[in-house]
Amino acid sequence: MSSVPSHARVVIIGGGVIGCSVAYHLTKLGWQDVVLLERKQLTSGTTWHAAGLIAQLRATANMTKLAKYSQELYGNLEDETGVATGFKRVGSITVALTEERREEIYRQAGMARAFGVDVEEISPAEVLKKYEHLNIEGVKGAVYLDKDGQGDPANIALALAKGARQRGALVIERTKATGVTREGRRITGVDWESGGDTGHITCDHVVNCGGMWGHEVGAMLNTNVPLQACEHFYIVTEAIKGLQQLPVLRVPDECAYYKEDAGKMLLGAFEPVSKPWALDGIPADFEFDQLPEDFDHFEPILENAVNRMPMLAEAGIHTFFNGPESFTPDDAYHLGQAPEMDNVWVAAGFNSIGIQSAGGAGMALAQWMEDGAKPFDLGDVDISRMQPFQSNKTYLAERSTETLGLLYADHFPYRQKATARGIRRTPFHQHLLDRGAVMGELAGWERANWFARDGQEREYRYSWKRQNFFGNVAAEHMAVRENVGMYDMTSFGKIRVEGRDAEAFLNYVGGGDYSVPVGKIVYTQFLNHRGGIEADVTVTRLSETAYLVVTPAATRLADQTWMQRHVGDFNVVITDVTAGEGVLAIMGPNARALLEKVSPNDFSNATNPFGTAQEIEIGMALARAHRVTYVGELGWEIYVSADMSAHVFEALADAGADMDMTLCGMHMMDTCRIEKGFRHFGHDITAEDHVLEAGLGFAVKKDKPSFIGREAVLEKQEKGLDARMVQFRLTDPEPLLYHNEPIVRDGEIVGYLSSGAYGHALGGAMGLGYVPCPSQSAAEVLASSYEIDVAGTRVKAEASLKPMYDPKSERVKV
Ligand SMILES: NCCCC(=O)O
Repeated sequence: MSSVPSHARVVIIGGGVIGCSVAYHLTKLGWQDVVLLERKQLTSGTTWHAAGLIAQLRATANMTKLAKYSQELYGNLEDETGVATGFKRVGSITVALTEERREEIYRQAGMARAFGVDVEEISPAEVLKKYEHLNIEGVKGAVYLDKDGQGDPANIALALAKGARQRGALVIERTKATGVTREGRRITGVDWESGGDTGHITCDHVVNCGGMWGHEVGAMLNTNVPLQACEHFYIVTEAIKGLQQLPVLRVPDECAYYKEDAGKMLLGAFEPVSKPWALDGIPADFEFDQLPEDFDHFEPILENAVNRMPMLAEAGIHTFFNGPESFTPDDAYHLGQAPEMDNVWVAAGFNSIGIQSAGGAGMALAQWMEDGAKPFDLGDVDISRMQPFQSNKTYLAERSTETLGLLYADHFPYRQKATARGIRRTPFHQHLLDRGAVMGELAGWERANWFARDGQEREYRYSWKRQNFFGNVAAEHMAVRENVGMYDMTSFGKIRVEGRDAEAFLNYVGGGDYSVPVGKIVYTQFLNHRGGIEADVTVTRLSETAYLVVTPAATRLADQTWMQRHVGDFNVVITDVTAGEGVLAIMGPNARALLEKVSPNDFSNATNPFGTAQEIEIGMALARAHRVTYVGELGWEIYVSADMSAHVFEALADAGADMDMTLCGMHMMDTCRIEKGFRHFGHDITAEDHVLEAGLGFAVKKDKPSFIGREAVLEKQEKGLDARMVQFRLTDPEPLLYHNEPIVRDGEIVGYLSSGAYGHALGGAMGLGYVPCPSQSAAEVLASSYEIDVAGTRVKAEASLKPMYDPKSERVKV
């Protein structure tokens, strides 16, 4: 008879390293009645065949912070649990074979250093000292992390499971979750089957740690968890005479990693085009299984490896391994509260970095479940970034051919995915392509990022230096600053909130004052109980009982879910109407003149002041003109129903031709907004950033009697700010900023840039970032001398708390 109890506070589905880590961390927080169900044996899906590398240098800030935690946790796990984890701090070296890669790893090193990771830039000669077997031909530079390590993946998972058990968790193997019971947005229990027995366990929470089954487990839980298994290859040599302990070595330019283990060498691959596996679902009986070898697929990696590590030529191959791992559409893992349900959580899709991520990810998820709120910014990995269409199997099969290779690809700024494109197109798509648009993708939307000139190649040439579109964006930027530009903002999320209580509901969920006349637009944030920013939106009152909430494209689902979860007894209906309207932004000092050419309406300050919307005629159509700006100029966003969108585009383009109107893209929007110091959600403002420290206190109506986050706002106001968002401009016009570059104040690293871009009107790279300032006045913050660390070189920077471009917003309100 199975030992499954009849009730649990939480049922964790899946006994790989992440399921064990979630159980470990929940019990560490004191959770009782934690039950983990594993269909076969612990680790028998992917964990058992992982390479077991524990690296801290990751592509994003969040993932680096969580990987650092894993490294620290695994260092102590054996002492805590008595299970030998095989964890050794052997260090790691990543070498660059191109100047571009060198810049990438030096920039990553800077970011990691800003989070307290020990990392050293080392020369080829120093690489050779640490790794004598390496052929350093072509090595341009390297980074060394002395605390990185390697471990036995299965034993790390088993140690976590033991730690969880010691604190009372039940870890039950050979027991499969087969179905669920559900009431509205909650799972009430899980059906299970074990060796012919069946039963049901009621629960308060469910966590999907299903690994490569995560997609199917997600569907069972009424949630969207897009991931696809792909084949991952490595070889292990026979024992090599004299081979001693070595750091882990990564040669991403040759798609390879190397791990010495017990005198043998493991060589693994992240090839550019990978092989998706089990497109029709993972076989039910899969357990510690391997896939057939494919030497032809692995051969190019091996060829390079033999040149790079000549001793491999002599070594016999002991094992040719091929095992499946799960990959997500954007190469970041899935973590957090599933948007479709209120008590379903996800930790899955670890893109081959499961062991090194699991410690941190398990800690973060457990804390999130405990608090009911993200413990810190987890935007890169938050499951709510995924769009419903991304579970389409054809999409996943195509995209996953690319994602495995992305782990070691150059992570160039603005890099676009090459596969599974063209899925969400705006009504202006063909018009934009016809006029030279070069598209990028966000949340499935094809968006014009920049416009090529006649005869210019319409593709990205990536670099860490000025890219091929730098001049195009500069021209678009100056057109918006000096004349007028038009760009497509259809990808905005558009959410209607309507009903008898719409006004009261928004006044509770948002920090602004929504008791405004019809036609008023309120720029606002939704705050969490810590005063952190969960959403950054505009709210337009459409009628007495209806509002339009406009959100960034990538966070529509997260923002809608945030509202939905707070509806309570309010009488409102919340509906996604994103696809119903096209949006064209008309921005620049001549924006009014352009609109007056195509519309009989009055766009004067008296009739349509900044922050208001009006219904207009335009061409032969009807539309709504919202007077707002994200580029810091006079301008309107024209919302027009999808059926009339193409017509309105043509009317504006024809009228604009006489005025030299310029079509612009998303890169221009970014370069303009950073000059103006406008915050970008997900970078500059996140759930972790207090609204007052973000400098957005003006958008919070503190005298409202009750809204989410009010107490945290009042408390911060009384106690004072611990950090301030500062705008920087490099005084040397040459270096470029992207984000994550360390901020150096009076010689000390004090933070990092949350975003960066080039200020074409101000003539230098610009960035935004938080600077600690406990008990410092604004003047004291600015009295320091600032530098930004750009790939290891410190560059002098001007600092400002007010926007450097048009500080009084005179250009916006003309
Ligand atoms: N599973 C292999 C991990 C590769 C890496 O850490 O670079």
